[in-house]
Formats: sequence, C-alpha cells, structure tokens
Amino acid sequence: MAALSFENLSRRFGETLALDGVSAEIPSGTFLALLGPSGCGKTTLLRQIAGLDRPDGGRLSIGGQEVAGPSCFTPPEARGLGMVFQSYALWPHMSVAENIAFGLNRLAKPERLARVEEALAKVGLAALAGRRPHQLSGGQRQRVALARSLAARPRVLLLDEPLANLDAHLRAAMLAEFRRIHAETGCTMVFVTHDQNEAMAVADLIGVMDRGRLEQLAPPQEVFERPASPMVARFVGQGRTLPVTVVSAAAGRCRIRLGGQETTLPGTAPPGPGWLCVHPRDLAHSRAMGLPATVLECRFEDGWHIAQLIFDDLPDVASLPLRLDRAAPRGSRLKVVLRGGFVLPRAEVAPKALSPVGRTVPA
Ligand SMILES: Nc1ncnc2c1ncn2[C@@H]1O[C@H](COP(=O)(O)OP(=O)(O)OP(=O)(O)O)[C@@H](O)[C@H]1O
Repeated sequence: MAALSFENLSRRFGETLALDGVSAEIPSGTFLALLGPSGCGKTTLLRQIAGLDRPDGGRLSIGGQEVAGPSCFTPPEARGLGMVFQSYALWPHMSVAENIAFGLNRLAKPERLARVEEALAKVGLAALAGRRPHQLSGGQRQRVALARSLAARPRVLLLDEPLANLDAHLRAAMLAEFRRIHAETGCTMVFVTHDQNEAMAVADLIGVMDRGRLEQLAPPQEVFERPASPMVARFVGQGRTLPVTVVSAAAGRCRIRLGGQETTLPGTAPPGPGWLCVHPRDLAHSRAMGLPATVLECRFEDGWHIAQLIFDDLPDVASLPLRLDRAAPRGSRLKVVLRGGFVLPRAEVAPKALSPVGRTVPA
C-alpha cells in the first residue's frame, strides 16, 4: 500500500517523446487504469514505476520515497512491487505452490508455506497447489501469476495487459477477481489495458494518455461525462465531438447553438466556438421536435438497432449513431433530440479533413 507521485516525468526514445512531463498524485490504495491509443506511453509509464527503465527528467516517488530522479534510482527489486504480465512467466518444471513460493526464499519455511497457502486461497486455487502449469487452463495460470505477486505482499501491484490472453468470459471473471483482491488487500494497483470497458469496470481512477501526456486523471464516470479535452471525449465510450457555437456560459453550463436549435448543457466553454462532446446515449429518437436526419444504414448490435444518421443541418458532421428499439430502413427520416453532452472550448484550427463518405469531419 503506497501512494505514487509523478513529477514532470519524461522519457525520450530518439525522436519520440514517450513521456512528456507527466505529473500526478495517486493516493495509496487506488486502483488506477491507464488507457490510451497504442503508443501513447502507458507501458513506458508502467516500466518507470517498476524501475525497468529510467526517466530522462522529473521524479517518481513510491510511498513518499523518491525512487527515480536526477540523483537517485532504486532498482526494481528494492521497490516492493509486484508485476503481472500477459505472459504469465511460470516455471514449467515447478508445481503451482513452488511457483508461488519461488520469490519468497528470504522467508523462513513456515512463513513461506503460510504465504503460499494464503495466496492460493485468495485466488481460489488451493485445490490445485500440486499441479504443473501445463495442467492448468489459461485463467488458472493467470491466477497463479497473480497469487505469486500477492504472496510477496507488494506495496504496489502492476498489471500489464494481464487479461490479454483470456477469452471474454474468463476476462470478466478475472476482472471481478482483481476487484475483490483489491478490496481485500487495499494494495495500490496500476492496470494497463487496451479495453476501456475493462478499465471502467475495475478502476477507481482512469488515467487517459495521449502522445506521452496524461490528458485526464479522474474517476471513470467523470472521464465519461466531463472529458478534460476533445481527445478524451473522442477516445472514451465511442465519444464524438461536434462543432457548436456557445451563445452564453455561466455556472458550469453552456447555452449552445447546434443545427439552428439552442439548448443548455454542462460544460467549460466560454462564448464562442465550442465542441459538443456526446456519446451514443446522449442522442434520442423523438417523434415531435428535434434535428431532422436521414438513416444511412442500420445494424443490430448489443440488443439495439444502431442507425447511422446524416443530419440535414449539421453539414460538418460525418454521421452519428443512434440507438433504436426497431430497425429503421436506409433512407428513412427521423428526428433526434439531445439528452446530454458536455461542452468544451474549441480553438479555431486547421482545415477540415474529408471523411470517407465525402462529408467533412471535425478536426
Ligand atoms: N525501447 C524503445 N525504443 C524506442 N522507442 C520506444 C521504446 N519503447 C517505447 N518506444 C516508443 O515510445 C512510445 C510509447 O510506447 P509505449 O509502449 O509506452 O506505448 P503504449 O501506450 O504502451 O502502446 P501499446 O498500447 O501499443 O502497448 C511509442 O511510440 C513507442 O514506439
């Protein structure tokens, strides 16, 4: 159990700034998930915490102790961390219990055996202690790897895509397991994943990264509902950003004009150009008034009919998805109302790119 502190942490690989001045305070006992597009720096940050790599600048502290900085570097083995990778790295010639005991040689035998027993019980594998890794399923091997890390009672547990090799059902089961173990141990956990749903389901805090920067650090719901930047809005939960005009703003609410209609939504934008950040749940089919649109296509997904719509009065928007109870034929006409969204400031920028369907897309 230890807090993590990053102070202007940077790491460069040639031309690539893999970490670009990352600063954050992660309270002890947090379950932190790092999210972001491929190459944004998640693994680089995890490796810095682990001590597998040195920063070029800035400081990193674990439990209030500086472990990396201009004049200090604590090696991985002295940081009190556990790591679980997507490759479980178990010794094939050792039993489950021996694999878990492997890193505990410094302890007296009775203490070692007690730790192994406790760790096996925590991950629900007590009955399989004598088996070899090849006699286990993928999920069971993952549990052994987790038990091995837990047995050392780490201050911080680092999980690098730990579920990547498991099928969907096992992933869900292991996620629940991580959450339970986190609650039981109070261990600070840092979880790197490509899967947003996974991150949202388990984490107390989500760190969204982009091009080496920490764009937002906040609880899952806040990242979803109050994105700190257009990048976060687009990256999380199939979010979209629509160019709007902010007519007025006060007390955390913005009056916006969209497609000739005005509405008031939460946001941080001053009057002028804005981005309206929306998720599919923010759009609803309306029988009365709303923005007129045409159905481009409709498909069945996750129990919904998802219609892709082109809006008459939003020429700068390529198409937006709308959840419907019933299928809507291509070319049919609908009206759509906004049920939510968040408004961010928009800097006047760059020429707009052409989308594949020939409509302009917001930059
Ligand atoms: N050892 C290295 N040498 C050169 N470039 C590196 C090295 N390690 C990472 N990079 C670069 O640094 C950037 C960040 O990489 P990193 O592995 O941290 O990204 P990531 O967010 O974990 O990506 P992914 O989701 O694809 O695993 C990338 O552009 C990557 O190519």
